Amino acid sequence: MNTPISIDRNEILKRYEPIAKHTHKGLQGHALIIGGSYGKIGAVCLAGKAALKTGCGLVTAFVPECGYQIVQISNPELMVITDADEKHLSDIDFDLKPNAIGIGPGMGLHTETQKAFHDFLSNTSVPMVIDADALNILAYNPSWMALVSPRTILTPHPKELERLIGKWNSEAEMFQKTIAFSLVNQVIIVMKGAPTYTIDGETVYLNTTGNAALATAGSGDVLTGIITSLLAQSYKPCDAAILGVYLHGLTADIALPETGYQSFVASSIIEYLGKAYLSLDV
Ligand SMILES: NC(=O)C1=CN([C@@H]2O[C@H](COP(=O)(O)OP(=O)(O)OC[C@H]3O[C@@H](n4cnc5c(N)ncnc54)[C@H](O)[C@@H]3O)[C@@H](O)[C@H]2O)[C@@H](O)CC1
Ligand SMILES: Nc1ncnc2c1ncn2[C@@H]1O[C@H](COP(=O)(O)OP(=O)(O)O)[C@@H](O)[C@H]1O
Ligand SMILES: [Mg+2]
Repeated sequence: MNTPISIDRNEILKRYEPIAKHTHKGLQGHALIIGGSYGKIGAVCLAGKAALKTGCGLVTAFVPECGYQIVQISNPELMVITDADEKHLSDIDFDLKPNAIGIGPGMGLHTETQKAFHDFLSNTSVPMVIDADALNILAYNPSWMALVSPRTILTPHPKELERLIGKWNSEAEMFQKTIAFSLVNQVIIVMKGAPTYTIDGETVYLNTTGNAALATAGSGDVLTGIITSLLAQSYKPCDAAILGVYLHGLTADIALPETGYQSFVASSIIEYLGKAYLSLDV
Protein backbone atom coordinates (compact mmCIF):
# COMPACT_ATOMS: atom_id res chain seq x y z
CA MET A 1 0.00 0.00 0.00
CA ASN A 2 1.20 3.54 -0.79
CA THR A 3 1.96 5.79 2.19
CA PRO A 4 -1.27 7.61 3.12
CA ILE A 5 -1.50 11.30 2.26
CA SER A 6 -2.15 13.16 5.49
CA ILE A 7 -5.06 15.58 5.12
CA ASP A 8 -4.25 18.65 7.17
CA ARG A 9 -5.35 22.26 6.88
CA ASN A 10 -2.91 22.95 4.01
CA GLU A 11 -4.28 20.06 1.97
CA ILE A 12 -7.82 21.23 2.65
CA LEU A 13 -7.09 24.81 1.58
CA LYS A 14 -5.93 23.42 -1.79
CA ARG A 15 -9.43 21.97 -2.26
CA TYR A 16 -11.80 24.32 -0.36
CA GLU A 17 -13.72 26.86 -2.43
CA PRO A 18 -15.27 29.79 -0.54
CA ILE A 19 -18.78 30.90 -1.55
CA ALA A 20 -18.95 33.26 -4.56
CA LYS A 21 -20.35 36.68 -3.65
CA HIS A 22 -23.10 36.71 -6.30
CA THR A 23 -24.23 33.13 -6.01
CA HIS A 24 -27.86 32.19 -5.37
CA LYS A 25 -29.66 29.10 -4.15
CA GLY A 26 -30.16 27.87 -7.71
CA LEU A 27 -26.40 27.83 -8.23
CA GLN A 28 -25.47 26.36 -4.86
CA GLY A 29 -26.68 22.89 -5.77
CA HIS A 30 -29.66 20.71 -4.92
CA ALA A 31 -29.05 17.68 -2.69
CA LEU A 32 -31.51 14.80 -2.38
CA ILE A 33 -31.37 12.63 0.74
CA ILE A 34 -33.14 9.27 0.40
CA GLY A 35 -33.76 7.05 3.40
CA GLY A 36 -35.69 6.60 6.60
CA SER A 37 -38.13 3.98 7.82
CA TYR A 38 -40.61 3.84 10.71
CA GLY A 39 -38.61 4.78 13.84
CA LYS A 40 -35.56 5.96 11.86
CA ILE A 41 -36.74 9.10 10.12
CA GLY A 42 -34.33 11.04 12.37
CA ALA A 43 -31.41 9.76 10.28
CA VAL A 44 -32.78 11.63 7.25
CA CYS A 45 -33.53 14.76 9.29
CA LEU A 46 -29.91 14.79 10.45
CA ALA A 47 -28.46 14.19 6.97
CA GLY A 48 -30.78 16.76 5.41
CA LYS A 49 -30.02 19.48 7.91
CA ALA A 50 -26.30 18.75 7.66
CA ALA A 51 -26.53 19.10 3.87
CA LEU A 52 -28.17 22.52 4.23
CA LYS A 53 -25.66 23.73 6.80
CA THR A 54 -22.78 22.58 4.58
CA GLY A 55 -23.90 25.14 2.04
CA CYS A 56 -25.94 23.67 -0.78
CA GLY A 57 -28.87 25.82 -1.94
CA LEU A 58 -31.72 23.33 -1.80
CA VAL A 59 -32.26 20.03 -0.03
CA THR A 60 -35.09 17.56 -0.56
CA ALA A 61 -35.75 14.48 1.58
CA PHE A 62 -37.34 11.34 0.10
CA VAL A 63 -38.90 9.33 2.95
CA PRO A 64 -41.74 6.88 3.64
CA GLU A 65 -45.12 8.54 4.17
CA CYS A 66 -44.80 8.42 7.97
CA GLY A 67 -41.82 10.78 7.72
CA TYR A 68 -43.66 13.67 6.07
CA GLN A 69 -44.56 15.72 9.14
CA ILE A 70 -41.45 14.70 11.06
CA VAL A 71 -39.13 16.12 8.40
CA GLN A 72 -41.22 19.24 7.75
CA ILE A 73 -41.58 20.12 11.41
CA SER A 74 -38.02 19.34 12.43
CA ASN A 75 -36.50 21.20 9.48
CA PRO A 76 -38.71 23.79 7.76
CA GLU A 77 -35.96 24.54 5.22
CA LEU A 78 -36.16 21.00 3.82
CA MET A 79 -38.54 19.97 1.07
CA VAL A 80 -40.10 16.51 1.31
CA ILE A 81 -41.24 13.87 -1.15
CA THR A 82 -42.90 10.76 0.21
CA ASP A 83 -42.99 7.16 -0.91
CA ALA A 84 -46.42 5.55 -1.33
CA ASP A 85 -45.72 3.19 1.56
CA GLU A 86 -46.35 4.34 5.12
CA LYS A 87 -43.33 2.76 6.86
CA HIS A 88 -40.61 1.86 4.37
CA LEU A 89 -39.39 2.85 0.91
CA SER A 90 -41.07 0.79 -1.81
CA ASP A 91 -40.55 2.81 -5.03
CA ILE A 92 -37.86 5.48 -5.27
CA ASP A 93 -39.40 7.67 -7.92
CA PHE A 94 -39.20 11.48 -8.08
CA ASP A 95 -39.65 14.27 -10.55
CA LEU A 96 -36.67 16.51 -9.86
CA LYS A 97 -33.07 16.83 -10.98
CA PRO A 98 -30.80 16.86 -7.95
CA ASN A 99 -27.09 17.59 -8.39
CA ALA A 100 -26.21 14.89 -5.85
CA ILE A 101 -27.94 12.11 -3.91
CA GLY A 102 -27.18 10.63 -0.48
CA ILE A 103 -28.95 7.31 0.10
CA GLY A 104 -29.22 4.84 2.96
CA PRO A 105 -29.49 6.48 6.41
CA GLY A 106 -32.27 4.84 8.41
CA MET A 107 -33.55 3.10 5.25
CA GLY A 108 -33.91 -0.43 6.65
CA LEU A 109 -33.69 -3.71 4.77
CA HIS A 110 -37.31 -4.47 3.85
CA THR A 111 -37.44 -6.67 0.71
CA GLU A 112 -39.47 -3.99 -1.11
CA THR A 113 -36.83 -1.41 -0.14
CA GLN A 114 -34.12 -3.67 -1.53
CA LYS A 115 -35.95 -3.95 -4.86
CA ALA A 116 -36.61 -0.21 -4.91
CA PHE A 117 -32.90 0.42 -4.34
CA HIS A 118 -32.00 -1.98 -7.18
CA ASP A 119 -34.35 -0.22 -9.60
CA PHE A 120 -33.16 3.19 -8.46
CA LEU A 121 -29.50 2.24 -9.06
CA SER A 122 -30.39 0.91 -12.52
CA ASN A 123 -31.83 4.28 -13.53
CA THR A 124 -29.55 6.85 -11.86
CA SER A 125 -26.18 8.29 -12.74
CA VAL A 126 -26.31 11.38 -10.50
CA PRO A 127 -23.22 11.78 -8.23
CA MET A 128 -23.99 9.75 -5.15
CA VAL A 129 -23.08 8.89 -1.56
CA ILE A 130 -24.12 5.40 -0.44
CA ASP A 131 -24.31 4.81 3.32
CA ALA A 132 -25.78 2.64 6.08
CA ASP A 133 -28.56 0.27 4.99
CA ALA A 134 -27.94 0.98 1.30
CA LEU A 135 -24.44 -0.44 1.88
CA ASN A 136 -25.89 -3.43 3.69
CA ILE A 137 -28.24 -4.09 0.75
CA LEU A 138 -25.23 -4.05 -1.59
CA ALA A 139 -23.42 -6.44 0.74
CA TYR A 140 -26.35 -8.89 0.58
CA ASN A 141 -26.59 -8.50 -3.22
CA PRO A 142 -22.96 -8.19 -4.37
CA SER A 143 -23.79 -8.39 -8.08
CA TRP A 144 -25.61 -5.06 -7.74
CA MET A 145 -22.23 -3.32 -7.40
CA ALA A 146 -22.22 -3.43 -11.22
CA LEU A 147 -25.11 -0.92 -11.12
CA VAL A 148 -23.17 1.60 -9.02
CA SER A 149 -21.78 4.44 -11.16
CA PRO A 150 -18.03 5.05 -11.24
CA ARG A 151 -16.84 7.67 -8.70
CA THR A 152 -19.71 6.93 -6.30
CA ILE A 153 -18.71 7.45 -2.64
CA LEU A 154 -19.32 4.62 -0.15
CA THR A 155 -19.13 5.50 3.57
CA PRO A 156 -18.98 2.25 5.59
CA HIS A 157 -18.19 1.99 9.31
CA PRO A 158 -16.06 -1.08 10.13
CA LYS A 159 -19.02 -3.46 10.42
CA GLU A 160 -20.52 -2.28 7.14
CA LEU A 161 -17.09 -2.56 5.51
CA GLU A 162 -16.77 -6.15 6.76
CA ARG A 163 -20.17 -6.98 5.27
CA LEU A 164 -19.00 -5.57 1.93
CA ILE A 165 -15.48 -6.99 1.64
CA GLY A 166 -15.45 -9.87 4.13
CA LYS A 167 -13.43 -10.35 7.31
CA TRP A 168 -9.75 -9.42 7.56
CA ASN A 169 -6.98 -10.79 9.78
CA SER A 170 -4.82 -7.68 10.02
CA GLU A 171 -5.03 -3.96 9.31
CA ALA A 172 -2.79 -4.50 6.27
CA GLU A 173 -5.26 -7.02 4.88
CA MET A 174 -8.17 -4.66 5.54
CA PHE A 175 -6.45 -1.97 3.46
CA GLN A 176 -5.50 -4.44 0.75
CA LYS A 177 -9.09 -5.69 0.41
CA THR A 178 -10.58 -2.19 0.51
CA ILE A 179 -8.18 -0.90 -2.14
CA ALA A 180 -8.98 -3.92 -4.34
CA PHE A 181 -12.74 -3.26 -3.88
CA SER A 182 -12.24 0.40 -4.80
CA LEU A 183 -10.24 -0.50 -7.92
CA VAL A 184 -12.57 -3.24 -9.15
CA ASN A 185 -15.73 -1.18 -8.66
CA GLN A 186 -14.20 2.25 -9.42
CA VAL A 187 -15.68 3.69 -6.22
CA ILE A 188 -14.32 5.94 -3.49
CA ILE A 189 -14.48 4.38 -0.04
CA VAL A 190 -14.60 6.44 3.14
CA MET A 191 -13.42 3.92 5.77
CA LYS A 192 -14.98 5.53 8.82
CA GLY A 193 -13.23 5.04 12.13
CA ALA A 194 -10.67 6.65 14.39
CA PRO A 195 -9.05 7.88 12.23
CA THR A 196 -11.01 7.80 8.97
CA TYR A 197 -9.23 6.90 5.73
CA THR A 198 -10.53 7.76 2.27
CA ILE A 199 -9.52 5.25 -0.41
CA ASP A 200 -9.52 6.21 -4.07
CA GLY A 201 -8.03 3.24 -5.88
CA GLU A 202 -4.42 2.96 -4.76
CA THR A 203 -4.39 6.42 -3.17
CA VAL A 204 -5.08 6.53 0.56
CA TYR A 205 -5.91 9.75 2.42
CA LEU A 206 -5.61 9.93 6.20
CA ASN A 207 -7.91 12.40 7.97
CA THR A 208 -6.38 14.37 10.85
CA THR A 209 -9.45 15.85 12.56
CA GLY A 210 -12.02 14.38 14.93
CA ASN A 211 -12.13 12.79 18.35
CA ALA A 212 -14.16 10.35 20.46
CA ALA A 213 -17.01 12.86 20.84
CA LEU A 214 -18.06 11.64 17.38
CA ALA A 215 -18.85 8.18 18.81
CA THR A 216 -22.56 9.00 19.02
CA ALA A 217 -25.76 7.95 17.20
CA GLY A 218 -26.33 9.70 13.91
CA SER A 219 -22.77 10.92 13.52
CA GLY A 220 -22.39 8.98 10.26
CA ASP A 221 -25.79 10.12 8.98
CA VAL A 222 -24.58 13.70 9.39
CA LEU A 223 -21.39 12.87 7.45
CA THR A 224 -23.52 11.57 4.58
CA GLY A 225 -25.39 14.89 4.47
CA ILE A 226 -22.14 16.88 4.52
CA ILE A 227 -20.50 14.94 1.68
CA THR A 228 -23.71 14.92 -0.41
CA SER A 229 -23.93 18.69 -0.02
CA LEU A 230 -20.34 19.17 -1.19
CA LEU A 231 -21.00 16.91 -4.19
CA ALA A 232 -24.11 18.98 -5.00
CA GLN A 233 -21.91 22.09 -4.85
CA SER A 234 -19.79 20.59 -7.66
CA TYR A 235 -16.80 19.40 -5.67
CA LYS A 236 -15.17 16.43 -7.39
CA PRO A 237 -16.14 13.20 -5.60
CA CYS A 238 -12.77 12.55 -3.99
CA ASP A 239 -12.45 16.18 -2.84
CA ALA A 240 -16.04 16.10 -1.48
CA ALA A 241 -15.19 13.00 0.55
CA ILE A 242 -11.88 14.38 1.87
CA LEU A 243 -13.25 17.84 2.70
CA GLY A 244 -16.45 16.39 4.19
CA VAL A 245 -14.60 14.04 6.52
CA TYR A 246 -12.24 16.85 7.54
CA LEU A 247 -15.07 19.32 8.32
CA HIS A 248 -17.03 16.64 10.21
CA GLY A 249 -14.03 15.95 12.48
CA LEU A 250 -13.19 19.63 12.82
CA THR A 251 -16.61 20.37 14.35
CA ALA A 252 -15.82 17.95 17.18
CA ASP A 253 -12.35 19.42 17.72
CA ILE A 254 -13.75 22.95 17.94
CA ALA A 255 -16.69 21.91 20.12
CA LEU A 256 -14.81 19.75 22.61
CA PRO A 257 -13.66 22.51 25.01
CA GLU A 258 -17.26 23.80 25.08
CA THR A 259 -19.28 20.57 25.16
CA GLY A 260 -16.99 17.89 26.55
CA TYR A 261 -17.12 14.41 25.01
CA GLN A 262 -20.33 13.20 26.60
CA SER A 263 -22.80 15.94 25.71
CA PHE A 264 -21.66 16.23 22.09
CA VAL A 265 -24.36 14.63 19.89
CA ALA A 266 -24.88 14.35 16.14
CA SER A 267 -26.81 17.63 16.10
CA SER A 268 -23.74 19.26 17.66
CA ILE A 269 -21.77 18.42 14.49
CA ILE A 270 -24.36 20.37 12.51
CA GLU A 271 -24.32 23.23 15.04
CA TYR A 272 -20.54 23.63 14.79
CA LEU A 273 -20.28 23.45 10.99
CA GLY A 274 -20.30 27.26 10.81
CA LYS A 275 -17.29 27.56 13.12
CA ALA A 276 -15.52 24.80 11.19
CA TYR A 277 -15.97 26.71 7.92
CA LEU A 278 -14.97 30.02 9.54
CA SER A 279 -11.73 28.46 10.71
CA LEU A 280 -10.87 27.70 7.06
CA ASP A 281 -11.36 31.29 5.87
CA VAL A 282 -7.99 32.99 5.59
N1 LIG B 1 -31.87 8.70 14.74
C1 LIG B 1 -31.85 7.77 13.80
O1 LIG B 1 -32.79 7.59 13.03
C2 LIG B 1 -30.64 6.92 13.66
C3 LIG B 1 -30.61 5.95 12.68
N2 LIG B 1 -29.53 5.18 12.44
C4 LIG B 1 -29.64 4.21 11.35
O2 LIG B 1 -29.75 2.94 11.93
C5 LIG B 1 -29.39 1.97 10.95
C6 LIG B 1 -28.49 0.93 11.58
O3 LIG B 1 -27.19 1.48 11.70
P1 LIG B 1 -26.08 0.93 12.69
O4 LIG B 1 -24.77 1.43 12.20
O5 LIG B 1 -26.45 1.26 14.10
O6 LIG B 1 -26.20 -0.65 12.56
P2 LIG B 1 -25.20 -1.72 12.03
O7 LIG B 1 -25.73 -3.06 12.38
O8 LIG B 1 -24.82 -1.49 10.62
O9 LIG B 1 -23.88 -1.43 12.87
C7 LIG B 1 -23.84 -1.68 14.23
C8 LIG B 1 -22.75 -2.69 14.48
O10 LIG B 1 -21.52 -2.20 13.97
C9 LIG B 1 -20.57 -2.12 14.98
N3 LIG B 1 -19.78 -0.88 14.79
C10 LIG B 1 -20.21 0.34 14.54
N4 LIG B 1 -19.18 1.21 14.48
C11 LIG B 1 -18.09 0.49 14.73
C12 LIG B 1 -16.73 0.78 14.83
N5 LIG B 1 -16.27 2.05 14.68
N6 LIG B 1 -15.88 -0.22 15.10
C13 LIG B 1 -16.33 -1.47 15.23
N7 LIG B 1 -17.61 -1.82 15.14
C14 LIG B 1 -18.48 -0.86 14.91
C15 LIG B 1 -21.37 -2.07 16.28
O11 LIG B 1 -20.66 -2.56 17.36
C16 LIG B 1 -22.55 -2.96 15.94
O12 LIG B 1 -22.23 -4.33 16.09
C17 LIG B 1 -28.76 2.74 9.79
O13 LIG B 1 -29.73 2.87 8.77
C18 LIG B 1 -28.47 4.09 10.38
O14 LIG B 1 -28.46 5.11 9.41
C19 LIG B 1 -28.30 5.30 13.23
O15 LIG B 1 -27.45 6.13 12.48
C20 LIG B 1 -28.56 5.91 14.60
C21 LIG B 1 -29.47 7.13 14.56
N1 LIG C 1 -13.65 7.44 18.59
C1 LIG C 1 -13.85 8.12 17.47
N2 LIG C 1 -12.95 9.03 17.02
C2 LIG C 1 -13.16 9.71 15.89
N3 LIG C 1 -14.24 9.56 15.08
C3 LIG C 1 -15.16 8.67 15.47
C4 LIG C 1 -15.03 7.90 16.66
N4 LIG C 1 -16.13 7.10 16.76
C5 LIG C 1 -16.90 7.34 15.70
N5 LIG C 1 -16.32 8.29 14.91
C6 LIG C 1 -16.87 8.82 13.64
O1 LIG C 1 -18.29 8.95 13.78
C7 LIG C 1 -18.95 8.47 12.61
C8 LIG C 1 -19.84 7.27 12.98
O2 LIG C 1 -20.53 6.83 11.83
P1 LIG C 1 -21.63 5.68 11.93
O3 LIG C 1 -21.09 4.54 12.71
O4 LIG C 1 -22.10 5.44 10.55
O5 LIG C 1 -22.77 6.41 12.79
P2 LIG C 1 -24.36 6.38 12.65
O6 LIG C 1 -24.72 5.22 11.75
O7 LIG C 1 -24.88 6.23 14.04
O8 LIG C 1 -24.78 7.67 12.04
C9 LIG C 1 -17.85 8.15 11.61
O9 LIG C 1 -17.58 9.29 10.82
C10 LIG C 1 -16.65 7.83 12.52
O10 LIG C 1 -15.40 8.06 11.90
MG1 LIG D 1 -24.00 4.88 9.88
